[in-house]
Amino acid sequence: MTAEIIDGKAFAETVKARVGRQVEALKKNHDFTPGLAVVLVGEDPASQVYVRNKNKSTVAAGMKSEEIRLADTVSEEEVLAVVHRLNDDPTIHGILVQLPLPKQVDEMAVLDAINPEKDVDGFHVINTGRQAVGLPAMVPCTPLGCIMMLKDRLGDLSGLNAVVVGRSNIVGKPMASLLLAENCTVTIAHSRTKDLPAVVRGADIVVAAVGRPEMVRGDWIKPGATVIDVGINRIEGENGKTRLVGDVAFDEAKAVAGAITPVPGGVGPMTIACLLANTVTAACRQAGLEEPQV
Ligand SMILES: NC(=O)C1=CN([C@@H]2O[C@H](COP(=O)(O)OP(=O)(O)OC[C@H]3O[C@@H](n4cnc5c(N)ncnc54)[C@H](OP(=O)(O)O)[C@@H]3O)[C@@H](O)[C@H]2O)C=CC1
Ligand SMILES: Nc1nc(=O)c2c([nH]1)NC[C@@H]1CN(c3ccc(C(=O)N[C@@H](CCC(=O)O)C(=O)O)cc3)C=[N+]21
Repeated sequence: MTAEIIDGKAFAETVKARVGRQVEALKKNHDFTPGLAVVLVGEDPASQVYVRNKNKSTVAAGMKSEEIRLADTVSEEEVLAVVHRLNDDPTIHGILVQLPLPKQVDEMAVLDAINPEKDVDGFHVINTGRQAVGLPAMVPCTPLGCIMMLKDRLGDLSGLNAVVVGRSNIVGKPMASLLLAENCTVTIAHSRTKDLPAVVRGADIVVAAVGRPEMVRGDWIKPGATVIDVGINRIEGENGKTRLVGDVAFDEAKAVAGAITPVPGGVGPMTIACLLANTVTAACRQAGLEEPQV
């Protein structure tokens, strides 16, 4: 058996096209343009690539895009001042502060300062709490993109056994919470989990968000399972060039799984598409407008 490859890149294009049509309708019918601001601290080359991609996609969808770059020596006060300015800017409806932040800046303090209505990352405790109890919330983009791919492939997720490997605040925990909201039976595994291969073998849905290249092996996968690989790891290839791999040993897992997301071209592009979708949602809520159904 060889798994279906879930084409996150193509799926993301359809989501981005829909967002583009929504933005067009908002401009035409309400003379209203959603705006997204991205704050990037430091010179981390990988982060710069994400920020560039986000900026390009935001502009392509017809939205306003603002990019704020700060040196990695910046003080917490300076970052907070930028966040406050963006909170007060009526042309900005979404604020994303790229993580991680340098060590002199308290991440929690910065996330807490973002107006929850503009928190398109869904990392503010207000949004985490609202999502957890089933109230309307801004939902973190990466887990949201994973759920969209899972529902597209599997339909109703009710009763399926889902194992999330990783428990970070930005991926693992919100992923588990969204799967629970879809009525999955959810297990969260992490670095203290005993016999991880056996835990993963019980899963109809495996979400790997560990940050360890190719850690999840093919013989951990239940035949026919759906595998979502969130990992983005740069490793040294044979010819000295770096290449991108996920947290799952793709070729091994592909031989066993029913469906699997590739890296690149899987979860990453969906994250950006969901960020744009969240920005339109946030903008409409702030302006008291219905989201255009196009
Ligand atoms: N495609 C995308 O859009 C995105 C991709 N990513 C990628 O996803 C991956 C995870 O990111 P993030 O959640 O931020 O990472 P973190 O480093 O914050 O969290 C990693 C999690 O994996 C667990 N873990 C580490 N080692 C093991 C192990 N040997 N066995 C079991 N569990 C382990 C940790 O456990 P413990 O808590 O016990 O330490 C932790 O919960 C990274 O590769 C990142 O680059 C992240 C965001 C978006
Ligand atoms: N506040 C905040 N929110 C985030 O959502 C956030 C963050 N900080 N910090 C870093 C991680 C990582 N992340 C990615 C987004 C898109 C791709 C992506 O588009 N990847 C493409 C191309 C990757 C490439 O070729 O470099 C792919 O997988 O095909 C990857 C990783 C968002 N994150």
